[in-house]
Amino acid sequence: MTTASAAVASVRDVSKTFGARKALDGVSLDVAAGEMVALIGPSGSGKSTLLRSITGLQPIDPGKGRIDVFGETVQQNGRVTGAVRRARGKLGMIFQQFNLVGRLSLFSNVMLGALGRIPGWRGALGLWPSQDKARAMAALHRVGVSDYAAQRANTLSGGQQQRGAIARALVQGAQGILADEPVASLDPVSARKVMELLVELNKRDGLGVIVTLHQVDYAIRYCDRVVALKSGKIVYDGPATGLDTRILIDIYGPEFEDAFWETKA
Ligand SMILES: Nc1ncnc2c1ncn2[C@@H]1O[C@H](COP(=O)(O)OP(=O)(O)OP(=O)(O)O)[C@@H](O)[C@H]1O
Repeated sequence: MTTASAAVASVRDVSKTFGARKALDGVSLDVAAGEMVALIGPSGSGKSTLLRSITGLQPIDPGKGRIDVFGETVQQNGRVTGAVRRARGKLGMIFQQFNLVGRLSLFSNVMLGALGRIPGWRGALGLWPSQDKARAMAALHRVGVSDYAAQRANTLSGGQQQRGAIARALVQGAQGILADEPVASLDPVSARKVMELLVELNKRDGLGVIVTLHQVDYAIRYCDRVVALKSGKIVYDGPATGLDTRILIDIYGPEFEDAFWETKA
């Protein structure tokens, strides 16, 4: 049963093996409603695999591992359950690229967020209810890209596309956001804007946010809690302020300063 205050995600003893490689190795993690959590770790540490497992895009290893999203069990014993669609309806997903349907306008992309509520034939014909259209324009306005509503998504800048994806999550009425390296291909100004929007959705709208980041300084600046993965295991889970040099060396090795995008504080 789902409750309004159900955790965004509850991950219990989850492993995921690709061939001989354990991408996730006994991971347990709880993200409460309204939390903003950065997922960090070196390349190949399992961050994307964990997010993909939470969304049910990829089955976890059979066994005792289990994942619940907003109170729905989405993965159990290596199987993605039928409840995953309901859970996904509450999750806005933002990826580094391939966020929007390139040949559709920004507006149509944002309207896709409302598809769960609109009968398929109406959506397919572009017969959107006027209140949904107004909601989409308000969301585009809120994230600062309403001027580009009619423009094809594949002609927008990366930052504009990411903001469009955030607007789509707003129209969807998402209760949580999973963002996989949402700023990795953006310039610092656009990246800051996207992170500020995620913080605003978290603080003002109460959405739970799990965001994978390559840049440790961004994790520290924008997220209260940081979870670090290394070789598929959680090696740090605590306040961003607790990430001292010793822990950073443990996560990234002696070259840890390379994981800071701007300058180390
Ligand atoms: N579909 C797949 N098939 C085989 N191996 C995979 C697959 N997906 C991920 N892996 C492996 O699992 C490990 C974890 O990958 P993952 O993409 O989760 O890491 P990551 O922390 O997100 O890395 P990055 O920061 O570089 O995106 C890596 O060793 C990767 O090669």
